[in-house]
Amino acid sequence: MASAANSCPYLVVHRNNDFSSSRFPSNSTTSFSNSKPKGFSIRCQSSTNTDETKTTKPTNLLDNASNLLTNFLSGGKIGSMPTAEGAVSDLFGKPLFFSLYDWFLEHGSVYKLAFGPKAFVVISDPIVARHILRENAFSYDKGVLADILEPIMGKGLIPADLDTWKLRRRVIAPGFHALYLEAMAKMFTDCSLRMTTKFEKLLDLEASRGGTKIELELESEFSSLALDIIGLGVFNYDFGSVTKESPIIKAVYGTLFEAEHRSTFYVPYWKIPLANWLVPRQRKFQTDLKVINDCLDGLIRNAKETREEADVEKLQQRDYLNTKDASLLRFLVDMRGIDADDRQLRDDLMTMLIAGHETTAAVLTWAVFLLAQHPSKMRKAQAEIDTVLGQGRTTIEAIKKLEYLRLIVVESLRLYPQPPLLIRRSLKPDQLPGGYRGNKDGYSIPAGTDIFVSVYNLHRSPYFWDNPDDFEPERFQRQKASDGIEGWAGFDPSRSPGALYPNEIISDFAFLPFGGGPRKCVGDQFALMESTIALAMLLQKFDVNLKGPPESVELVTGATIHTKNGMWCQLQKRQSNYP
Ligand code: HEM
Repeated sequence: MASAANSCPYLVVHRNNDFSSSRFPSNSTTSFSNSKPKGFSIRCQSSTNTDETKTTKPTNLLDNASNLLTNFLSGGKIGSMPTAEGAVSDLFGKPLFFSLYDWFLEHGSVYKLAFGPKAFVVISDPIVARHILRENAFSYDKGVLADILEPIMGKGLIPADLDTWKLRRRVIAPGFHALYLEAMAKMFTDCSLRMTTKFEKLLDLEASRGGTKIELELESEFSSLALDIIGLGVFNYDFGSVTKESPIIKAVYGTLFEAEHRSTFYVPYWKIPLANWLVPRQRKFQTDLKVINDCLDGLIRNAKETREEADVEKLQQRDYLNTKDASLLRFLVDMRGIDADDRQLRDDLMTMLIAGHETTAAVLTWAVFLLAQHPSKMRKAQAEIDTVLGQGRTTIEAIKKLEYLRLIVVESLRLYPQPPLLIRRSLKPDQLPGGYRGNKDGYSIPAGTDIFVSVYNLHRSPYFWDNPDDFEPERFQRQKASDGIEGWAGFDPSRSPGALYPNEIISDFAFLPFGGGPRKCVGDQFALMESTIALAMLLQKFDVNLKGPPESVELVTGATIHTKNGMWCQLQKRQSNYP
């Protein structure tokens, strides 16, 4: 490794461009030999080997047709940017972001990806990401993402038009204030306890049969936990899904499943006239949506009937720990001077239900997946939990002391960002910066350019991270300078004083787990605390192993990165306490 590595161990700039061997080292926990793409076809237009075709699998008829369309329709629209041509077959059978990573190493951190008649610009550089997400944020909207989510989330924050977004963001963001988060920490603990009590009962049953271990599909368990938490935190509704099934829970999963399907399907079948009546999955989706909407409408009606109007400042000082309803809905309805109609409130709630559920479940899944492969790090986390909590409950004060566990959460988010891609569309022509190693004059893009900011690539960039594929929570403890990368400020915790978790400000957009700029996640602190508490409560009581080899946990992606067939684990009661 070049000298930069020695002077910058936190975020290292490699001068050496050959990362092919270090990307998936044999002992890397993130090497998925069975789910990694085995072969694809790339035609590189920008390299000196123009038109060299690296083919490890014969391109099929569809791919050829797609390439032809690309050349005719979109090849030259985005100027002189390096171009990767995706084969249509790249869209099937493997997560797209794996291919985006390979093309990033090949073409650089700003490249154009052409799929048939469609072209996307793929960004894997913090300087360019910062330009799009923060410095020039209002020149972009959510593009295809809004098209997909609008039928589900309406005018909720994620797909909303700019005017609605400005109005609602101003109202919703103050809802995540300090006393709310404190009350939420208590609720996270109660819900996590419900989950761990369930596991203890299963283990007791097993013990009565002479066994010491149970096998559980933990991803589903985390999904239930996250659903219960988001229901209570956002609209004070207890799904109780850790312990039971219900029509509303089924409807929520049906809707999430459809949202996911739409985000990976490349034809907007839901826009086809009469599809709601003619296509069975559309009919089911409409039925699920109605079940959820009826439930949310009931909760909104009830909140409005019991409204106690107050100014924002007063609302932020309520005794949330001792009120029956500390939810965000209560806050939104009670806010003086804001009379959101029921439809808008429902869209807000639905957006947060979807945005805050699967994302958090995924963080917990991948954190356990990584820890199970690093027993010494699991023991280190358990030792910290024993010291800070003993057999006690998690609180905000405890979270402040659980430093290693917090770093495990963010390191899991670095390796498995949720979502792995941020989607934007330019509303007007723009001049993108070249980024590190890019064209020094930058790249001009026309209005209507579709953009993927690949958080996955950024988080695993060999230019900004040392051993980018390795699970090293400790990396965040080492603060370092930018080491001469022009336009990038390096990693400096003093830029975000008091932050409990590393963020995009500290890393100057090299670490973007919650996005950045005005559209940054409103629920970031909620989610981070939730994940830290759930993990603490789990590891306080149990040792966890994967049931099979890590390679058996196949990975797929929609809005989030999750497993193909669940994450089967073995759980047993903790064998030892660590002083
Ligand atoms: C670990 C869990 C979570 C992760 C990784 C996550 C990640 C993100 C990211 C990356 C964005 C930015 C999207 C973009 O720029 O296109 C976002 C936006 C958003 N998130 Fe989260 N999120 C999480 C949990 C939550 C929770 C718990 C809530 C609500 C309680 C929430 C509500 C939202 C909303 C409303 C937006 C849209 C913000 C806006 O456009 O103004 N998220 N989230």
